Amino acid sequence: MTDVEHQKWWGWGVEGIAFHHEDKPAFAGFVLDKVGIDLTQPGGEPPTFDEIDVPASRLGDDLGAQLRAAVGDHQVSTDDMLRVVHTYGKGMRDLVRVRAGDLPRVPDAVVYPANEDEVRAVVDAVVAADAVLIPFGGGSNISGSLTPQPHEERTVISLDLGRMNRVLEIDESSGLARIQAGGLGPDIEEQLTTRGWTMGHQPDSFKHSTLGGWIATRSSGMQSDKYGDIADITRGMRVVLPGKVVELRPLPSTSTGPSVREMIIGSEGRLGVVTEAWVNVHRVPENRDVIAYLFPNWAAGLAAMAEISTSDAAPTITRVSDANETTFSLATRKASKGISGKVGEGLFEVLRRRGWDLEKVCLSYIGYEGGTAKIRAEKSVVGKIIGKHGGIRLGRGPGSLYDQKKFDTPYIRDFLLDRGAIGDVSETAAPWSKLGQVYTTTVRAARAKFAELGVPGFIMCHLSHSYHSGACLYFTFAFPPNADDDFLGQYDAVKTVIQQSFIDAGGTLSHHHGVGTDHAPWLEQDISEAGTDLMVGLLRAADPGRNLNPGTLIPDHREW
Ligand SMILES: Cc1cc2nc3c(=O)[nH]c(=O)nc-3n(C[C@H](O)[C@H](O)[C@H](O)COP(=O)(O)OP(=O)(O)OC[C@H]3O[C@@H](n4cnc5c(N)ncnc54)[C@H](O)[C@@H]3O)c2cc1C
Repeated sequence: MTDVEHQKWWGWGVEGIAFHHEDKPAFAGFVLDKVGIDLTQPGGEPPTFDEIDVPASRLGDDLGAQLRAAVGDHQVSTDDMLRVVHTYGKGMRDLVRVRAGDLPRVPDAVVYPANEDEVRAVVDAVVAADAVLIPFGGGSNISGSLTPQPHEERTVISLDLGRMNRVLEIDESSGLARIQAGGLGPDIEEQLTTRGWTMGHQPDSFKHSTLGGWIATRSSGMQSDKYGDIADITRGMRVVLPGKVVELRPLPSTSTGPSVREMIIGSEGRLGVVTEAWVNVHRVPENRDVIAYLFPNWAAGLAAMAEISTSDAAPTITRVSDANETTFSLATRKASKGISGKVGEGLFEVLRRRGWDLEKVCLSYIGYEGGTAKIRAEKSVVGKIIGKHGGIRLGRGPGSLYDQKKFDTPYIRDFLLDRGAIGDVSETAAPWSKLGQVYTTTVRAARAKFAELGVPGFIMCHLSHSYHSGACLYFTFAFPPNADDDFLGQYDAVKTVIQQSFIDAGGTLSHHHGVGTDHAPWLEQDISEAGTDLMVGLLRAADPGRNLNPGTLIPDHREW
């Protein structure tokens, strides 16, 4: 049996780790106030695996024998638990469905190759048998991009890259590393940092997502302001297609027509299996600091982030939360540590006396990396901009709290589901000139939908990932669905108005979660019908038989 570790079949992360509120004194009151859930009442439990009815594997003898010949007997599994783990990602629809045992189509086998030759043998065998192949990295996607189509009649094989997790070489003169696609964030960073290098790519899902998954979904990490999105970081690749391998050498830039590298990035497994990539790596920085600031309101925070993005400072992180997310952050602080003595001991009172409306205060984090002199100079530039927009510096204590909490927050979704509530995210990017409008219309649309459903709902937002011309807005929403109505239907209703408001106000369907099946209905509005024609033409030319992860990336009615 393989030794690849997997996330929980029913939720985020690994068994034994969960979100707890007992050490966060303000959290229960916050949740009761915002979404009407009483945390003094015991929560439910996720189902046990025995309660789930798993459809039997349909793997035939011939294909089974070829797969075993390709990767070895122990690396092909038809185990029920493994097949369920490989059925869904970690989007809200996925979590609700898997907990409900809603498994219309489960992969018939999970295959774990050890190297590119084995990937080639598997891809060739699957396509020759007219079966379906779905690449699997960490299974952390949040857009429905690896679930077999419900009515798929053909055999479905999940190709798990988890054994291919090594840093193969570092070209120190060029700042490039060649890394196997199945490496999880911690695997990769540990191998790089022991040699003094870092990729700097840190999505919130870092612990449970892989290089191949990042590439296939166009991921972005929280330090993208410095290190770039995965599309910037990835310089070369090897991609297995039936009977051939696309080889893209690492180049700083090239004039070879439309970029094949860019075609693969974001292709969600439909243009083949990425087996390894050359990525930019950087020397581990001498110092790293995250400093917290407060703004009197959201508009001031947005204006300051826009100004920082064109200033002489080059921070690694630029992030500002709206007033709701600021309240949430304060509600999730622990009893003893606090967001800093300053806030705990009356800073807000001082601000109130200065005329700040405390309902509108917005918390911001700015990250800095590099030598002492560089960081000092950048802090000075940023400090002046923040001051100009009425903000104040809170300091390093709350900043380091952000660093500690960043990988814990994802567990809250399971905590809420155990209590019958939905908590999920939707994110977009838009030019600076449109961000205010995207924000306002999205919050308004979500609140109108909560009211229509008759549920207490909460929506909060932060700006992160700044670029020259705009930034990402990341919304989190939560509500307890009305017990008389379809649970997922209500989720869809809220998610739909949020996504539509992104497009209507000039944003994209997603800044870094990809298209998948969840966002595909907005693709034509986002890139135009003619743009979708180009994409469909590309997918169709590469995979006429729809053997490579069919159903994701484009709307259903554009499938061939
Ligand atoms: C709590 C939470 C927080 C998140 N935070 C972030 C964030 O900060 N930034 C961000 O960018 N994303 C984030 N995500 C989304 C998710 O982690 C990313 O989409 C990630 O890139 C998926 O990587 P994975 O290895 O888990 O891919 P998977 O989920 O396994 O697969 C995703 C898609 O990529 C394809 N694929 C995987 N590996 C390969 C390969 N080797 N070759 C070809 N295709 C492949 C799959 O077929 C599928 O279509 C978050 C998700 C959750 C649940």
